[in-house]
Amino acid sequence: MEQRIILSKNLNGDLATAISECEHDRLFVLADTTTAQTCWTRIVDYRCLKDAQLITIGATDAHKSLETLSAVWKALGDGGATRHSCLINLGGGMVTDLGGFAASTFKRGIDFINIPTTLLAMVDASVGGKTGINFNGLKNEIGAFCESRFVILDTMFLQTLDEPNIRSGYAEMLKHGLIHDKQMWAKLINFDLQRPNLQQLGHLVADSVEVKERLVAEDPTEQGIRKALNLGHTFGHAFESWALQQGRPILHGYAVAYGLVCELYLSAVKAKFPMDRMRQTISFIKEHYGQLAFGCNDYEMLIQLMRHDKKNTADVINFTLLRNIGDIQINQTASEEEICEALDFYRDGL
Ligand SMILES: NC(=O)c1ccc[n+]([C@@H]2O[C@H](COP(=O)([O-])OP(=O)(O)OC[C@H]3O[C@@H](n4cnc5c(N)ncnc54)[C@H](O)[C@@H]3O)[C@@H](O)[C@H]2O)c1
Ligand SMILES: O=C(O)C(=O)C[C@@H](O)[C@H](O)[C@H](O)COP(=O)(O)O
Ligand SMILES: [Zn+2]
Repeated sequence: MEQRIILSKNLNGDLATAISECEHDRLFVLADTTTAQTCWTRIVDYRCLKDAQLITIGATDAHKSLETLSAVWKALGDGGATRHSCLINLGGGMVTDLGGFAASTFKRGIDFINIPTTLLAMVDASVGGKTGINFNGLKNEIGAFCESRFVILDTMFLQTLDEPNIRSGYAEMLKHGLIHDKQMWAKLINFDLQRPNLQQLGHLVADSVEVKERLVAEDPTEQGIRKALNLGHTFGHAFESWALQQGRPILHGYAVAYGLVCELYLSAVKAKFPMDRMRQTISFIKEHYGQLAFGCNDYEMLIQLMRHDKKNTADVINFTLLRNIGDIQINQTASEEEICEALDFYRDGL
């Protein structure tokens, strides 16, 4: 069934409609310890939620794990969930990814609704049906494509989101701008991310969701053009997993921003992406995301992590590159030498 995305101005009404369209016997809400405090409290009094049972899990990506997944399955079972129950995921991408996977596997699949509460989840994670958990030190290693019945997006939740998480989500928006067109990219590069105006940000969110929605509709299971949404992620996921291994976790969007630097470099070298646009994008990233510290001794491990990228076939590392803004080149490869060159470029700066 097709996923419906609602840019809501009336969360209470839109949620009531969504819940009534997902016929159910019991209703559950999944939140993490932070969204249980900051987001659930805003909606707990809605009439449509009066019988909902709250399931709370730990916050941050450290909890996007098999242990948490198993705790959610158990809580659903203990709470009397049946094949006809419905789960509402209230949180960031960690909650929508894990909750979506829990719902898609519990009794072979129950309906779920996403209410994204971070910028990243609004523009990216809650849309398009990639669900899953981290496993064996690798990002989203276990998962399934399964779309929520509804995504109900209300930017009022951003009022309590901290600055690093605003920046983290913004990196995925920048990715959407790069794969879409010059106008969108220019708007994003010129936005004042230091002092974000939430109303202006709301308009950019709407544009961003549209980019994701269009690509997912064209290629729901990532056989081809959906790989565009993975720009920055071959390096990005390797950085994210590596940082976690080092005991210094970084936010997903920061890892994507660092990955964009390396993949724009490869785009410039291998696909003639214009140097001036590469420099402008990289200065924006350096200004707002700082620099990840690693040395050449870490290259081998980073390349090993890239060997697990889900876009790969056999031993070939797969990249999405750009010939220009909006001119997407999927299924590109790079030699180990070229990957090391991109890592050198990242460390040496512009
Ligand atoms: N499925 C996809 O297509 C997709 C796309 C992009 C990212 N992801 C995944 O999403 C995850 C990252 O998501 P995220 O950045 O939303 O992180 P997150 O879900 O971990 O949330 C970040 C932090 O913000 C807190 N938070 C959430 N909403 C809040 C609010 N309104 N006010 C205050 N605090 C709030 C959370 O409790 C958490 O501590 C990663 O696991 C990434 O792999 C998935
Ligand atoms: O929706 C997609 O497709 C994406 O690739 C969006 C990414 O931002 C997201 O991080 C996704 O979870 C990465 O997927 P993976 O298949 O590389 O794990
Ligand atoms: Zn991502």
